[in-house]
Amino acid sequence: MPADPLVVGLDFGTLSGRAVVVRVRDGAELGTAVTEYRHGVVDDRLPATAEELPPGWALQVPSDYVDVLRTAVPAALADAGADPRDVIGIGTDFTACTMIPATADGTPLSELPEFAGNPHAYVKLWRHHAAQPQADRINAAARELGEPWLPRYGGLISSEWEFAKALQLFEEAPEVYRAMRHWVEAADWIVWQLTGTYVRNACTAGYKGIHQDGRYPGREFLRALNPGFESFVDEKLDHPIGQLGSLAGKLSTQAAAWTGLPAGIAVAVGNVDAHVTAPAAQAVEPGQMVAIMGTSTCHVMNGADLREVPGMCGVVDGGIVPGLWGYEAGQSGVGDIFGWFVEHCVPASYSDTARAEGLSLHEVLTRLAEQQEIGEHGLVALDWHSGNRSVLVDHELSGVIAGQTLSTRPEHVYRALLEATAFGTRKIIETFEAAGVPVTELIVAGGLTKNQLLMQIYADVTGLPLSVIGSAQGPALGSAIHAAIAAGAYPDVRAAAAAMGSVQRMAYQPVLSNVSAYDELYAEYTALHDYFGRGGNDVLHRLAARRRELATVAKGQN
Ligand SMILES: Nc1ncnc2c1ncn2[C@@H]1O[C@H](COP(=O)(O)OP(=O)(O)O)[C@@H](O)[C@H]1O
Ligand SMILES: O=C(CO)[C@@H](O)[C@@H](O)COP(=O)(O)O
Repeated sequence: MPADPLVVGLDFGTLSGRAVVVRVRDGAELGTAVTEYRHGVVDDRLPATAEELPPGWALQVPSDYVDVLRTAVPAALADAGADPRDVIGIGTDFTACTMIPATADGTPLSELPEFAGNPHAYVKLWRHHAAQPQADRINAAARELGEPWLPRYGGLISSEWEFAKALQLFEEAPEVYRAMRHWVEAADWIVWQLTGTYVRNACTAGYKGIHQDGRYPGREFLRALNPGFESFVDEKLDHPIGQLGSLAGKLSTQAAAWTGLPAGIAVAVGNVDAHVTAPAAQAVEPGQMVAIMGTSTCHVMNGADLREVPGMCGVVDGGIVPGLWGYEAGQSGVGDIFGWFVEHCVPASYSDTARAEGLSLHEVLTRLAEQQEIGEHGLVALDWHSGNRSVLVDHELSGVIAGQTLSTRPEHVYRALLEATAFGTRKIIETFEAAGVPVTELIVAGGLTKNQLLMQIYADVTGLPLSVIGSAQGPALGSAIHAAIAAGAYPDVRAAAAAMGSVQRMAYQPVLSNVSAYDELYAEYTALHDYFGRGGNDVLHRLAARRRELATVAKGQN
């Protein structure tokens, strides 16, 4: 063991992968590097053929992930000025339910020449939402057959998950499905690349793979979805599961060559960007809810007891920390919604200001939004531009902005969108509390913590003091913490989190007058939420159906 050992944490996000070199004894982050994925999110045209993708599709290219191993890890080591021989372990986290169809040896089918032109052979990114019809059928069949696992997922599973995406693959591209031996979480695929061993992680297997009490949904249920799908679990999914923080294997010689790290060091079982962040924020006790706010938001929290929360993403034994029930909820679009607005809805004059002042458009709009009184813009928005992950679990819903007039300006809408996402988080917290899972502390992590106005809005809307994670790279630090545990430097997650995690407690306090102003706007949000989302009017579903229909017709004409 080196005198002052180091670990490497690797965080694979939606757009890029980040490596961080961390000191084991105190969690100090010594060096970091980021590699943008060359192909980013493929949601427009397939790079190999330029084929247009239908609405709701979101793919990725697996070689982009390996590029992160080759470039970000050596760059982070160089940035840290670290001697690779001091590194004792590597841990990884990924977006969840980013799914790779692979052969028996882990080769992604998109890398086989015969499938390079088939969109279904590519990685289906977490926010690929085109399997909603399959998710609807899974939910209907589960209700009808009284499947015992359904309440563990708040009564509805999402189109983002393993079964819905796999059923879409089976039904729309049977030739790809037949050629696939393993339906692999990218979280586990990357560990497979590092070690040469395939281990499923307890987190995604539980939350996204419907693995509960040691079982997956049975053959009878799968047959009810589609007779040919009966053997999906046995033939494509089932595989040994590793607990979080356990050793998945040792770094292979090939991966050592890619990364510049010593072969044979510990590689931790894969993990998810959201869940892995809880120990980095020292939030591993029941009641401490962590909101990881980036392109999307995930809410994760441990609980001592098992409860059924309507519309939650899931509750999994050992899903965040071995030995506790891990609860998850989420919002599919948060930073993505602000990003969409900035990119597509702001006149050039704002970009000119941003350029002249060396600011981002987000910063310019935030500064203007900050000058508004609460409610002055006269707007209420619904944060559903990427569908609703909790508590309605419906990706056919879409964004709504009510109250626009000829005086409405981009900064008004921008603020309304910030607020809408805060209202969405409040709805999730209230739903947890009503189901007997009290939220005692809200801790925020992720890229959006840099927006101070947004943070204050969250404190004012939820009425809770906000703690903020100490690290700007929470998931990567969380992965490093798991690497240290897998390497044997700490006995468990609690001990490692206490030594290596960090949090700034009560960084934002709710302002009483703001809280009551937001109570009123939140009541309007709830009215719109229930009207458009709970059957008051199905207009959003009808519009989604029309969008899909016309896209299919257009595709047929090409
Ligand atoms: N100052 C800002 N205020 C609000 N949103 C921002 C700001 N800067 C970037 N964003 C949004 O934050 C998201 C990126 O968040 P980040 O945490 O870096 O990504 P990821 O979720 O992929 O890890 C993008 O969707 C972008 O539109
Ligand atoms: O789905 C989950 C967690 O369950 C996330 O991986 C997914 O929302 C992606 O998160 P990011 O927006 O990349 O932080």
